[in-house]
Amino acid sequence: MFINQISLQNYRNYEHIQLDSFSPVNLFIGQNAQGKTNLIEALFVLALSKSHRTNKDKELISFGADNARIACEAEKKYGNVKLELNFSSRGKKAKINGLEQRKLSDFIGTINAVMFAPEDLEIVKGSPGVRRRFLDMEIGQVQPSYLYHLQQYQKVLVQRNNYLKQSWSAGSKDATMLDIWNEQLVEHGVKIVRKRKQFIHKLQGWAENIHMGITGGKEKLVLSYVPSFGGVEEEDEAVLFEQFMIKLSQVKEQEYRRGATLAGPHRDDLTFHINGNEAAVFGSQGQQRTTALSLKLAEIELIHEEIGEYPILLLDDVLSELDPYRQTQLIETFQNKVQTFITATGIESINAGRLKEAQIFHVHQGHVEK
Ligand SMILES: Nc1ncnc2c1ncn2[C@@H]1O[C@H](COP(=O)(O)OP(=O)(O)OP(=O)(O)O)[C@@H](O)[C@H]1O
Repeated sequence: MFINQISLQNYRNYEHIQLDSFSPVNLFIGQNAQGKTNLIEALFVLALSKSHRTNKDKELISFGADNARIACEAEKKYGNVKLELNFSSRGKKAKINGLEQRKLSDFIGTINAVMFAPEDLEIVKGSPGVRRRFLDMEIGQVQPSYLYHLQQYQKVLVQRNNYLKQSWSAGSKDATMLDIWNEQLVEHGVKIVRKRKQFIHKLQGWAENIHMGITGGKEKLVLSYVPSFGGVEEEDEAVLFEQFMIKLSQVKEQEYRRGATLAGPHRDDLTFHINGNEAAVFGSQGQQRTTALSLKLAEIELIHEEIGEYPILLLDDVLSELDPYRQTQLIETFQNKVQTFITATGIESINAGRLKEAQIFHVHQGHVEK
């Protein structure tokens, strides 16, 4: 897919801009805090309806404005598409080719994007919540039905937790009520766990090869799902259903005592091992960074495999962080294949000479010049 045009209105530090005539490789150059990240963040938001930096949509609206609008025109394998997102205090509205979408999940994934930013190191060394967010966002953009189950699961989880808290403070236990919540929690939870296992399995295949290539055959990267119930390999929904139910019955008393749901995909994790050692614990900063890079490059291939088209690639201030060898690996992966948008503080900080057909944009205080 290829982005031809993007326009922003009252988005972050942009009052109104429209940019077009993009190239396969686009460089946004500017000093700190000028709006480079904001620009590529807008492309990410158009793909996933959410920012990679925040869960609070209102932060995307310019200070003092009531609403924000971002739009783009993209060329896809099967034709061109116009996307539009409007943010206001009443929520967000999404349009595809001018038609308002009733469900956001119908909008997400119309264009696909992979973002590689300095914060991605947290996927390797941060808390399990960061890894779950990574899984949810990435699976959601290739399989919108995943988002439906996730949303339903989260609703039930909130209600079930409220019920457990009330029971705890009232000192009462209503087993019938808990059974009703369990049924719904498990129904959606099983779908989430199954899709996560399948996604990790596919990502593993790509990431292992890519990581091996980047490290000159020295490092074997292994991704492992750490579910809160049942075995790692199990994918049969009926078996997972049974396993989740058993786990809930095992932790029931503890849940009443703690007033919270203690098993389910909201407590799952993902680990990374390099040559058998956990990267978060034993990996050097460089190894952790390479792991994050391998993951992102693997995602590009996985999206291509799933939807038959390459996503756009957004590189936020990461080229200068990589050594020349890794920079070259990265550039060779996207060059002539994936439309790429890169931010950097200076052209000299990146291996710009290797970038073919690059269009350079200068960003200064919310204004952009080609
Ligand atoms: N909702 C908002 N309304 C107005 N301005 C905003 C809003 N959110 C962020 N900003 C401003 O955007 C600027 C930061 O932009 P951005 O994160 O794109 O910087 P950058 O050019 O990528 O810088 P760096 O090189 O430091 O990463 C800051 O000046 C910040 O105050």
